[in-house]
Amino acid sequence: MDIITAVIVAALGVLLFLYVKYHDRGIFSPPFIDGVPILNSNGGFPLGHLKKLVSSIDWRLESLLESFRDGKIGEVWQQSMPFIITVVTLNVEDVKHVLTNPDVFVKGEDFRSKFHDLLGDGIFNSDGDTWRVQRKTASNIFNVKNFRDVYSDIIVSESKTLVAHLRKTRENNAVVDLQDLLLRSTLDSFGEIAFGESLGCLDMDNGMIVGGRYMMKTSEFMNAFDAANNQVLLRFSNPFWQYTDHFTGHHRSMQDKMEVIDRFCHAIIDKRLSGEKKSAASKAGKMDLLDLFLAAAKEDDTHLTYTELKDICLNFIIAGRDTTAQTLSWLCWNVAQHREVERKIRAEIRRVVGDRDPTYEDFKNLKYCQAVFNETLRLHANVPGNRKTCIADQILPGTKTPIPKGTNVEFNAWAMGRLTSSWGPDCDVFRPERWMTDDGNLMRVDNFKWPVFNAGPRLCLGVNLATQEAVMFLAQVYKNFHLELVNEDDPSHWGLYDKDPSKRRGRYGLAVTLVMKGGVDFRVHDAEAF
Ligand code: HEM
Repeated sequence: MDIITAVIVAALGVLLFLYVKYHDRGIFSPPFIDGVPILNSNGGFPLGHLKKLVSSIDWRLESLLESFRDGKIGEVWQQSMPFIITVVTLNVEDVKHVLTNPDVFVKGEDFRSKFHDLLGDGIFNSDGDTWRVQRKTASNIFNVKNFRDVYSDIIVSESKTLVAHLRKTRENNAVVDLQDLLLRSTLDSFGEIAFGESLGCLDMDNGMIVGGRYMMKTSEFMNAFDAANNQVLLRFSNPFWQYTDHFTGHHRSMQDKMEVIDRFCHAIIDKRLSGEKKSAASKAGKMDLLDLFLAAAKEDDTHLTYTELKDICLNFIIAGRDTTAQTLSWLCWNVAQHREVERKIRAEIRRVVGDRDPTYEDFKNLKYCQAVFNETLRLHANVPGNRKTCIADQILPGTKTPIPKGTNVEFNAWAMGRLTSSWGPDCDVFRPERWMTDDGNLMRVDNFKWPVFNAGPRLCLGVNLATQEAVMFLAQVYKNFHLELVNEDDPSHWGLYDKDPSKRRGRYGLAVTLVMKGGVDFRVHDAEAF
């Protein structure tokens, strides 16, 4: 240990001691807001609410919901980590106020600094004019014409590759982690849509059988990207990460990962700038994401630096890959436990699509499939907790909660999807029919009551793309296969394992998005056999 490291460790030790002894002093915790319940406040224990938070971290969402249902907290409460108070609300009016005022409830410096290595100043990690300019440019690629003429073909072609892997799995009677296949599939199709380049993660010759399991060769980019993402997450539980990263080796390893990621993005951007590679969109006379950003810069007579282009690439990959792949994994997990839903999906596919490939026009008619997707997101919001920093004194209108400037405000879309007040007494049941109207159409629901795609000016730009991808995937997979869920009794899949399935909690991992813990294993059978 060198002298600098020793000084930092000693300083942190003193700080920890002071925090344990004087945790309630203003320097460690801003004063709690009067009249707002405190989550998991734990009497005299020095670390108070932190104790319970840490002990239930692996099933934190159920723990939160149970506290709400037991009446220990209302629809708004506050919790603290050292130096930070966060007010969490489940109230629809409060959520509307937060999301319709993105210049007051901002991503903020704390979020930005933690994500800066990975996302730079991209759309996901920016506020104000930097965000507005990128949003305006990017929103141009998500138009109906592009969906109809370009994306549908890419999505169908990618889902056919996925089906080919599932067929190989079935022929070998192997078990496959579907989440891994889906993460590769969404990365490849998104690469094609946004940058005119399939990233090759799902190439057929990457598949192999090892000990009865269908596995894919590792991808250097995917590994580096996932590891960098996980490292960013660790920063959220360590207020001193900027210092500790230097002697835990995290700083160096983040640089190594970013080098791999940079190399990968460099290759894509260089090819495009040199004119060597044309995107699928530009071949069809349209523009993809890179084309659009390059054209916008040309129009303004400005020049996009390599770093700006790289930030654009990574922000869109992070936005589009995990969210869609993980939601589809939850979808298949639910469908495997509801045979009647699987039958209805297959009946709709046979009626609308028959034996051919699905098209853009079919998408609108696959209404039950869309309902299954929505119901999955209702119970498994992929971004469960969404936090903003409030930069001016505010009052949340629904719960009349005063919010001093500098406070974090979060809404929990996972818990909001399970409120009896919004979804009725059967809110814990997976029932896609709740999304269908009596005349067979899809029910429209207020975005602020169901903020799984965010809402207001920062509504997810990929809602339609994700829904179309999901429905095409459903059509291709369930037309061909019945997926049998296996290995759910493996304790490593659960945050809290019990022999009695009804007592299990925390099927998700610790991440910003709702990843399925340890993946999700299926054995693949012919649809006819079901
Ligand atoms: C099931 C799939 C998806 C879900 C649940 C989802 C959810 C979300 C959520 C909750 C946000 C707000 C995040 C925040 O405030 O920090 C968001 C933003 C965004 N999403 Fe998605 N998303 C999905 C798929 C996609 C796809 C496929 C794309 C395509 C690129 C995409 C592009 C974006 C972009 C660009 C933003 C930033 C919008 C802005 O800040 O103006 N998303 N998404």
